[in-house]
Amino acid sequence: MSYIELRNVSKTIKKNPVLKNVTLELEQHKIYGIQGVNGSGKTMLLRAISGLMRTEGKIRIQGRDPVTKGQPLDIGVMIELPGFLREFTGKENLELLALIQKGITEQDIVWALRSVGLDETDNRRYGKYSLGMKQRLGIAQAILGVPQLILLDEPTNAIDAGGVQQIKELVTDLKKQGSTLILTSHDRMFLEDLADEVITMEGGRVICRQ
Ligand SMILES: Nc1ncnc2c1ncn2[C@@H]1O[C@H](COP(=O)(O)OP(=O)(O)OP(=O)(O)O)[C@@H](O)[C@H]1O
Repeated sequence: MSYIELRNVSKTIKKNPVLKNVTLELEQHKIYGIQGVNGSGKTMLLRAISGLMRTEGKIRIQGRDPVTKGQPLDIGVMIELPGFLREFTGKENLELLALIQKGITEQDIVWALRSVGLDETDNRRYGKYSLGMKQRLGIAQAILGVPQLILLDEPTNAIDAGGVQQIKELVTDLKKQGSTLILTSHDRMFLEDLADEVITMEGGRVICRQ
C-alpha cells in the first residue's frame, strides 16, 4: 500500500474543473515538488490531500480518508497565510496553536521559530511583520511538532535568497526526521534541488513525474 493514494480525484468549482482525474501514489519519507503554471491546480491538489476540500474519487493517507472524522491524521499544512492574530507576537501565536495541538512543548515552538529564521525573543506583533516574516511563521506553524506529512504551498515566494537556503535546509532536515513533504513552487530550480520527485500539473491534471 502506498503512503498516499489518489484515484481518479476530480473537483469542479462553479462549473470550472480544477482537478481532473488525478491518480497518484506517493511514498513515505520523500520530498515531492509540484510545479505548473498559474491555475494549473497545484493548490487544489494540496487542499485535496489535506482533507480541507471534498473531491470526487478516492484519497487515502495510510489507508485512511483525510476528510472523515476520527483520529486526526498527523498533517502540517500551510496553504496561503494562516489567520494569525495581529496583536500577538509570532511566538504567542504558536503558543495559542499549541493549546489545541496535543503534545507541543515550548522547546518545539522555539525550534520551529528558529528553523525558519525567526527569533523567539522578538517582541514585534504579527501585524507589524513583513510579508516574508509572515510566510516564515506560516511555515513554522506547519512544522510544529514535526508532523508525519507536511504540505507547503509556495513556501518561499515572499522569502529572500538567504531565507530560501534556510528553508531548503529545513526541508531536508524534516525528511531526515521522518516527515514526508509535498511542496508547490513556481521555482523549478528550487524544486529540482530539493525534491526526490517533481510532479508537473497542467489544467488540473498531472502530466509528468520525474
Ligand atoms: N475559490 C475558487 N473558486 C473557483 N475557482 C477557483 C477557486 N480557487 C481557485 N480556483 C480555480 O482553480 C483552478 C486551479 O487553481 P489553483 O489555485 O489550484 O492553481 P495553482 O496551480 O495553485 O495556481 P498558482 O500558481 O496561481 O497558485 C484555477 O482555474 C482557479 O481559477
